[in-house]
Amino acid sequence: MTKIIDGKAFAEGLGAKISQSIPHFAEQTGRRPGLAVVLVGTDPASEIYVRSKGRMARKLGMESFEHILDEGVSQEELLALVARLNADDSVDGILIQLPLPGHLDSLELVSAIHPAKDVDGLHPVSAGLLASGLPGLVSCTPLGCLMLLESVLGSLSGLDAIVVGRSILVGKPMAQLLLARNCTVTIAHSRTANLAAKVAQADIVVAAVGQADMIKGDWIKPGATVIDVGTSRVIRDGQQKLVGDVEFASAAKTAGAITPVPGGVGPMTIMTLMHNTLLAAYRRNRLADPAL
Ligand SMILES: NC(=O)C1=CN([C@@H]2O[C@H](COP(=O)(O)OP(=O)(O)OC[C@H]3O[C@@H](n4cnc5c(N)ncnc54)[C@H](OP(=O)(O)O)[C@@H]3O)[C@@H](O)[C@H]2O)C=CC1
Ligand SMILES: Nc1nc(=O)c2c([nH]1)NC[C@@H]1CN(c3ccc(C(=O)N[C@@H](CCC(=O)O)C(=O)O)cc3)C=[N+]21
Repeated sequence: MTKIIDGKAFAEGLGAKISQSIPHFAEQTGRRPGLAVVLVGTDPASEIYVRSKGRMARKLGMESFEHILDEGVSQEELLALVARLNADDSVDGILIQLPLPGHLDSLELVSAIHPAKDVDGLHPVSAGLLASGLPGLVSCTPLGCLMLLESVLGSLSGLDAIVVGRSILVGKPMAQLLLARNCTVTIAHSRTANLAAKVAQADIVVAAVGQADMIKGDWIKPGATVIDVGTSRVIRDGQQKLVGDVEFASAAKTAGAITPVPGGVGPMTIMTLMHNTLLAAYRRNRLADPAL
């Protein structure tokens, strides 16, 4: 029987532990952990994500600071905002919602965030700490995928993993996390030859491409664990639907366990952001990491 991995339930469990760790922080510091989210423009999907992040932060007992800026905001204005948030002691985590409009330089902006507040794990220092095996903040989506994988498989040591996609946000940090857990990792991308044959070798498949149903069910090795990060909006039978990168119905017949879209990785991304904000808050105040 294939296990459908319930990311929503797992995220709720993690959320309960996070909210239990807030009173201790508040006693020690006299305030709540604070998350600042920066959104530029009015992309509807980004607005929904930003709102759900703010709502979740407040629900768990954190403070949420939302900075919604006009589409035409300049790089200099944004850099000045990041500098203010870096200096603001009530802000423990800063997230700049991506993608940004074309006239803005995302890498420069993300690199301006103080690494101690980089709850998205996108700063080059965070990426370097992860690659070096040093403690730092880990990109939310890969961290959530790792938690789901370990909840299903226990130890990942010695398993063959393939990560499809090599973005700084998802694919690369995912591959680093799996490598650190002693997987043998293949990283596939748009120039990869014979993707089907490579996927068929893998005990763990993480798909982070953003193309609906591009990974076919009959590529999956029997019993493999499949984590579907991709989210694409498609019209099916006249209705808008959110679907993943993996052909779910057929993959679910062969896989040992698989995440659905929605209800898999998405809810974990929001909760690992809360997890990272809590960790950043504790660490910035030199408190020992909370038990999560
Ligand atoms: N559920 C969640 O919480 C989250 C979901 N997402 C979703 O995950 C998906 C990926 O996000 P992100 O990493 O930011 O996207 P990017 O567009 O930055 O990266 C996509 C990656 O897929 C690769 N790719 C493109 N086409 C193919 C192909 N035909 N075969 C193999 N690889 C291919 C690209 O390769 P190349 O490098 O060669 O161009 C690239 O590395 C999106 O759908 C996004 O919405 C993202 C974050 C969180
Ligand atoms: N700096 C930055 N960090 C990000 O982490 C980041 C980003 N920019 N830009 C965009 C992507 C996308 N992303 C998602 C978050 C939650 C869901 C999510 O909760 N999805 C629900 C469904 C929600 C729906 O129905 O639309 C689910 O899968 O169950 C999806 C996608 C974070 N991203």
